[in-house]
Amino acid sequence: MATTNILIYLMRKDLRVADNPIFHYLSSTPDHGFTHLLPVYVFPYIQMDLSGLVNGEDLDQDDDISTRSRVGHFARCGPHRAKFIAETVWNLKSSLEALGSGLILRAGDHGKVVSSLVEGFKKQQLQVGAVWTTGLVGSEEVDQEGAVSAICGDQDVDFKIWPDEKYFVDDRDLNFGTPEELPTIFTTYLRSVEPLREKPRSVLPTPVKSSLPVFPEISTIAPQASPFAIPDEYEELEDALVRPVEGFLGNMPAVPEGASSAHPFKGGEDFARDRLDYVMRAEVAKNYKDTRNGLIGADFSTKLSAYLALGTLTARQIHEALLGYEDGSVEMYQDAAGFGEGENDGTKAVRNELLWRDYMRLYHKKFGNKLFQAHGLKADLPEYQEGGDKRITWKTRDESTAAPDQTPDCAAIGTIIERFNTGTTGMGLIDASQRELMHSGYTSNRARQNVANFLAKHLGIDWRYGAEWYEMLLIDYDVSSNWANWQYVAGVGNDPRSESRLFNPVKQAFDYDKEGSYVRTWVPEVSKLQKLENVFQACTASEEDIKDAGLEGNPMVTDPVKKIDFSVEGKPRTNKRSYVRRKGRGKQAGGDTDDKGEGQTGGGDAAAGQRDLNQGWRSQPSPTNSTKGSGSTDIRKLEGPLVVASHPNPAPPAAPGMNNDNTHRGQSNRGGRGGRGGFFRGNNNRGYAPAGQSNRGYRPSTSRPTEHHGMSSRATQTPTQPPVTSAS
Ligand SMILES: Cc1cc2nc3c(=O)[nH]c(=O)nc-3n(C[C@H](O)[C@H](O)[C@H](O)COP(=O)(O)OP(=O)(O)OC[C@H]3O[C@@H](n4cnc5c(N)ncnc54)[C@H](O)[C@@H]3O)c2cc1C
Repeated sequence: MATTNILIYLMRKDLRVADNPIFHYLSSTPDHGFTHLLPVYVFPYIQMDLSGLVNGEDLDQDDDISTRSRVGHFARCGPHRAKFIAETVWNLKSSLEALGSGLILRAGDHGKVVSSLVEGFKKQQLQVGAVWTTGLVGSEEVDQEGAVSAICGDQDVDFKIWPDEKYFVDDRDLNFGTPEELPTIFTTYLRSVEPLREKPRSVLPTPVKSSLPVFPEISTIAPQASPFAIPDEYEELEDALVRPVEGFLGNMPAVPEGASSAHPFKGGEDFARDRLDYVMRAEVAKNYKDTRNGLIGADFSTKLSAYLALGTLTARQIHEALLGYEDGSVEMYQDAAGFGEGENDGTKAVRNELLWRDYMRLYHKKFGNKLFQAHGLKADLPEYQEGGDKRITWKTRDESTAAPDQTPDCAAIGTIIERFNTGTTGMGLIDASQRELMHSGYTSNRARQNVANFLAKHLGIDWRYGAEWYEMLLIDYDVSSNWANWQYVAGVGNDPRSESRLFNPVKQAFDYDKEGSYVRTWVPEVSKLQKLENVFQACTASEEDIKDAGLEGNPMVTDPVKKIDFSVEGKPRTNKRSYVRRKGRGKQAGGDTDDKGEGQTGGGDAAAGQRDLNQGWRSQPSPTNSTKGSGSTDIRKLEGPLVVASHPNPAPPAAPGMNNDNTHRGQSNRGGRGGRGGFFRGNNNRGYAPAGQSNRGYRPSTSRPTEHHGMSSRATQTPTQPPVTSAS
């Protein structure tokens, strides 16, 4: 077997067969030299709760099975995304099997998994020639690369990081060489890469059957190491990943009657392709500019974000579909209005948003772990330092970091955070969005902006509680997009209007939920209220209306987390702005500069892979100790007043001694990530190389030119710098 030369392909956020540089290279290059290909996906303990995969008897004190987020101590990956990931890898597995290859699933730590595979082959005199992976930006992902690199160095195996090609503009085509040169303002960056329609590279051909190196004999592949066991059946896998995190909310209310998910899609490359084709055929892309601020239904926006996040779809595949529609070259789209008539406002706007996604990643590359700091990009500016006139003293529930004079105190802030998370603040738009997120794993961009703005700007609470909550719950969670957007909206990112950008969630509700359907759907308690201003802010209803709606004693009415002055003249009409600002109150947060339409579509979606929200995130109804039809659970048993002032921007003064900045995500004891150790984990930093160091295993491969002009994603070679932002 001396001629054996196995390539291990560690798949992470590139979970697709099509438009995949590694698969394309292997299937189209006869002399690559590998006899076997072993694609591997590792469920990472640092980002997922893996306790469902553990055989309890095998558990050791040192085993890495899960971590919690650092500020809020939430699970890192909640049930919605856990299920979506399970669906995605299962779909990938069957696609690879159909090509004559395969995929093995492993759990735990990337370095340990690679080590066990390489050693396993070695014991059988089978040689692993190389380990390849696609480079990622996040510090945890870079740490994974460092760990694998070190293992490869020890084992004398070549390690190569390929550029991540799922973005709209390829790194090799940027007109600047290092992340530091990225313009801090998005529009400056946009101008530098326009016209967008001409920018993306072509999609790479999909490998055909039997074109990839042979999958190794199963008996030669080292089994999953203790304490984990990977189920053979999909249902068991899903259960093992979802079960540990489905109880994340002890008092999760029932899904409101009549509510349906705006994101009813299954994970996986096949479903991504179905959705993309549907987006073109059903004119979702064509209408996008007018509908993108919608709140209800699957079709006000593309719903491609979760596929992009896991790399089951690439931005250039979306671009190719847009071109096929615009140029009239893809027959399947021929019934869509505008077919063959070139770029239109809708398709142009989709490209613009895809560039935002690129930008967030580049921003992350530029600013590194500043992305996770409370003061973000501002941290180094003198005016934001302690004693500086712009210093923001974020409110927190953490006694150890709270300002000594914080009002309300930590316990009360803890309650407010809980009410914010679970959607019982009394602010209709915010509550609706948070409940939608909780139940479905998705909420619209418009709602996200309001939610983030409410927590940071209206409540003055450390925005990272919100970012971590999103990290847990979003199906489409993406480290760069999430943290950079939160930072942007919280005013500590690169928003040029960061200080003045204050949304009024009541006005925004009038603008974007014109009939109140969105709030009434997700917050059924207020659905009986007649006046829109009361639906959007229940505490403004008259005593009689409160009584009629059965809301007496409900803290959303008696104890709203925030009251916002807002008066309405007459009943708002669908197409007319009928609200007025109160005199003398100044400008109360209008929309953002990026409001691009107020339309709202809804309706069903014929694309494959939909799921019934009312089934919950599992295949069977999930057991919840819910309070039927109501969000009014015991979080309402509140003590003491919770109203947090009514001035628009708390911007509290600097607090001496407060330092709640930190540089790392997640609580982990690995590789300098800071924070406390995760569950069941001791100090087991067993010789894995921190990113950027001891890259012994890394050898630039000669097998394919990596063309690292532009911004390379070879993060192991470029220690991460402080990070970025934005929201469109
Ligand atoms: C506080 C906050 C947190 C967010 N967290 C995430 C996140 O974790 N993951 C994520 O993918 N997006 C995030 N976004 C961006 C945006 O809300 C979602 O990408 C979008 O709502 C996804 O729905 P869609 O696919 O239908 O988007 P569409 O409106 O159809 O847009 C098309 C694509 O463009 C990209 N895009 C659109 N807006 C943005 C944006 N502001 N920033 C970056 N990319 C964008 C997405 O990839 C999206 O799929 C966040 C926004 C905010 C304000």
